[in-house]
Parts: sequence; C-alpha cells; structure tokens
Amino acid sequence: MTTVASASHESLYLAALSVGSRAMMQADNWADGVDRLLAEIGRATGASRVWVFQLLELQPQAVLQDYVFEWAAAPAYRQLMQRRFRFFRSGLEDPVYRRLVEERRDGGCHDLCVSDMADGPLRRHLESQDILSMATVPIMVHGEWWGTLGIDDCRRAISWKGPGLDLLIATAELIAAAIYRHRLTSRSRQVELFQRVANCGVWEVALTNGHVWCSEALKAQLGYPATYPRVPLRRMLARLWREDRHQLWQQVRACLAGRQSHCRLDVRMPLYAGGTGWFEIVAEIQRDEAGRPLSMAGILIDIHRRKRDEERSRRAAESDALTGALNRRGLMRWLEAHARRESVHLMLLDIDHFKAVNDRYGHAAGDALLCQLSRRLHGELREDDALVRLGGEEFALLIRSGDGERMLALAERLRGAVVDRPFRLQLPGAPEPVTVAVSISLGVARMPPGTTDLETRQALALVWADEALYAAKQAGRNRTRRHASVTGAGNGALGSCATER
Ligand SMILES: Nc1nc2c(ncn2[C@@H]2O[C@H](COP(=O)(O)OP(=O)(O)OP(=O)(O)O)[C@@H](O)[C@H]2O)c(=O)[nH]1
Repeated sequence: MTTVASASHESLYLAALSVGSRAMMQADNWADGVDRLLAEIGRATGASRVWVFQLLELQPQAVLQDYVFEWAAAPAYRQLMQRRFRFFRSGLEDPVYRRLVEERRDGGCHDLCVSDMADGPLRRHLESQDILSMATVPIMVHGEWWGTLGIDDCRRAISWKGPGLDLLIATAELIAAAIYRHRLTSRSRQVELFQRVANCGVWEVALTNGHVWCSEALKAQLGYPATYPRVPLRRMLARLWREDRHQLWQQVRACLAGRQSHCRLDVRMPLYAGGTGWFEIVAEIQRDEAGRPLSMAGILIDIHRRKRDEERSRRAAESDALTGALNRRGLMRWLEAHARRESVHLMLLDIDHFKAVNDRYGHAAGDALLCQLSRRLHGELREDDALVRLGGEEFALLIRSGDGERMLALAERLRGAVVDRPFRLQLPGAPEPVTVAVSISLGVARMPPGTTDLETRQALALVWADEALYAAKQAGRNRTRRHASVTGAGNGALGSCATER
C-alpha cells in the first residue's frame, strides 16, 4: 500500500480546500455549496468517489443513515441514486463495524485498505463495491455526530494518512460549519415567520448588565424606522400607563421571587410616532444552574385589533340598538366612572305626545324621529356627558357638573333645540320628507352625594328626576322642571322630594 503524503500533495490539497470553500460560500444554498466542495476534493485527490452519509438514528443493534451527497470521478462510480443507499440500515452484529461506528460517534477517523482487512462482513461489503481503499471522517455539528464524510478509491490501494486525512478533516469541518449556519438561518427565518404570523416581536433584557436586545419585528411594531439602532425598551417601559406599569412590576417581582412562572399582561405602550398602542407582554425569567436570574425574555404581541373588537362589543352591549345612545347597562358604567367622586346631574327627557307621531306617520317614522332626536341631543352635549335611552321615547342625560343653574340653562337649550327645529322624516314611498314638529319635557335632579351605594343614589336620582318630569308634563309639557336636589332649590337630602311647579 502506498501513502499519498507528499509536499506536492499537501499544497494541491490546500489549494483545493481554498477553492472549494470559496465555491461553497458563493453557492445559492448550502447543499449546492457542499456539492462544489466535494468536487474540488475529489478532483484534487484523484479518488473515485467522495460522499456524505447523514446519520438518521443510532439504535442498539443498527445504524440508520441516508446517502445525501456524492461526487464521482466517472458515471460507473455513482451510487447516490441506488435504492440500497436510500435510508439504509447497517446492522451492528459485526464487531469490526460496531467498533468503527462507536469510534465515529466519538469523532474518530478511519483509513482502511481493503486488502489489509481481516475477512468479515465489512471487508466483503467494501469489496462488493469494488473499493480498494477508503477513509472516513465524522462530521460533528455542535459536538454531535451529524454524519460521515468518506472517500473511496476503486483503483488504488492507498493510505490516506497525513495530508489526505487532514484534508478530509478540514472538509468535514467546513461542511459542519455550513450545516450549522444553515440551521441558524433557518431558525432565524422561523422566528421571523413566527413574529409575522403572530404579529409580535421578541426581546430580551440581561439582568446582570441591563443590556436590552429587541428583534427587528419588534422595532417595526412600535413604529421605529429600520435605521434606528435599537428600541429604548427600558425608557418605553418607564412611559407605560401608570396602572399598567404598576401591574407589570408586580408580576416581574413575583417572577423574580419565583412565585410566578411567567408574566402575561395587556399594556398600553408609547409608539415612536406618538400615541399609544395596545400590546400583550409575555415574559419569562432565564436562570443559571444555581437558579439565579440571568435575563428576562419574551414577546410583545400587537393586540390592538383584539382590544378594538372588545371595545366594539362592550359598546354594543352598552348601547341602544336603535339610536346608539347608551342603555341602562351603559348608564351604570358611566356612573361607575364618574359619579363616585364628582357631582352629577340627571335629566329625564320625554317627547310630548309621541304616540300621535306614531299614529299619524307610522312606527318607522317614529323610529326615525327618535334617531334624529338622539343625534341632535348628542350634538348639544360635551364629550364626557352621557345620553341614555331608558326605553320608548324617554331619555336620560347624565351631566358632570355641580352647578344647578347651568343645568337648568342646558335643559332649556335642549328643549329649544327640539321645539325650534322641526324634524324632517322620510316616509316609505313618499316623494318628499315630511316635517314633524315635536316638543320635549324635562325633569332635572342632582344625584345625592356619595354616602350611599351607587345603585341607591342612581335609583333616587331617577325617582327625583321623574318627579320633576311629571311636574313638567302636568304643567302643560314643553317645559323644564327641577327637583329640590338641584342647587339653589333645596338641600338635596335623601328622600326629599320638593319639585318646583
Ligand atoms: N316608533 C317608536 N315608538 C315607540 C318606541 N317605544 C315606544 N314607542 C311609542 O311611544 C309612545 C309613548 O306614548 P305615551 O307613553 O302615551 O306618551 P306620549 O304619547 O309621548 O305622551 P306624553 O309622554 O304624555 O306626552 C307609544 O305610542 C309607544 O308605542 C320605539 O322604539 N319606536
């Protein structure tokens, strides 16, 4: 057996390695790159075949592999397309082959000259492929046996020790690096896809030095330009809405103390271009072996659509379907938000002789009038006041103010806005809209201050305003009456019911 180790071989191999690795880097994908590298190695060594087996499974009694790459010096040496090499199984009963597999698993290389081998299954197997000599090197990716790089010679019984084996080792390392790079790029592609599909961004904060890392998707989500070096995540967290920030820190503290495995919270975050967006923060603490917190990492999910839908359904549940004004549930929520600490006036408002409108023009015209009236009243109110349809043609107005005189002035303005401008109603089949003049009566009361629970105060205010409205109707309609609770007309104590007439 001759050895292929000489100074000329060495420089030839180095040149092949350099050309092959460059060709590999320039290839469109890693698999084409491996093919090019194997071709350079094959041509430089004068071998019959250079191949790569990928390890699929190492079982106690067999090894499963697949033949994934091949360069052949001539068509006669090709084996890649042979069915017997597709996902093939090699039994480990032969102790020679078993030892060879175990050594490969641990990173061992082999240089075999078939004529020097003892008779046995492995030698017979190589002879069946007309192999005279071969060398194999395991491909180790991230410390794991990924597969085997092999070189077969069917014309020369040579030893590959020295530069030949060194060349194979360097080639296996290049292939391992390509596989590792491919894994990383596939993984980052998967992460990008995940972020796109889930509408989220990934982030991590190192707890040891405070270093923050955010994905590009997260940057885009918060509206930062692509050229922006990094998202100032900590500054953004500091600018969270007060109550959101408070809850977030509570959860983070619970995670750090180990009382909670992860944080999950809906928060309002500032956006780069101004304004805020709704996001869900999901985060987990990473710890070292001793259990000390190392970093906090997680995702930020854009949930503005969910929040918008929730808001829409909440509004629908709290609104009157015909007029869009609040319903009784909306009234209670408005009171919850405003009537605990503030002074609130409640006006009851009823269309005078509405039955006559229905009777004369039909129910649909009555509905249209209710809608127009609702819009007109809305136009007269401030944004944080509320218009509630209690039922039929009866509305309630909730006004944030402590000044009774101003309430009465507002009530009069509303009354004028209705009686002074008749409504134009389009009747089904009629060529022109009809003009319908109506008036309203109003009763004003002030909600008793917050000594009793909200439900009782609300019920009392409704009773008082109803008293006043009744007085307005009794006085001939198209007028406003106030209950004694309204400032300047009495002390507003619970149970008092003096209404000016
Ligand atoms: N078009 C329409 N009519 C309604 C609706 N809800 C209640 N009504 C009608 O409103 C009318 C209320 O009549 P009444 O309670 O007698 O009151 P009114 O005719 O306005 O008389 P006063 O309130 O005493 O001035 C009835 O004819 C109801 O059928 C509705 O949603 N649409």
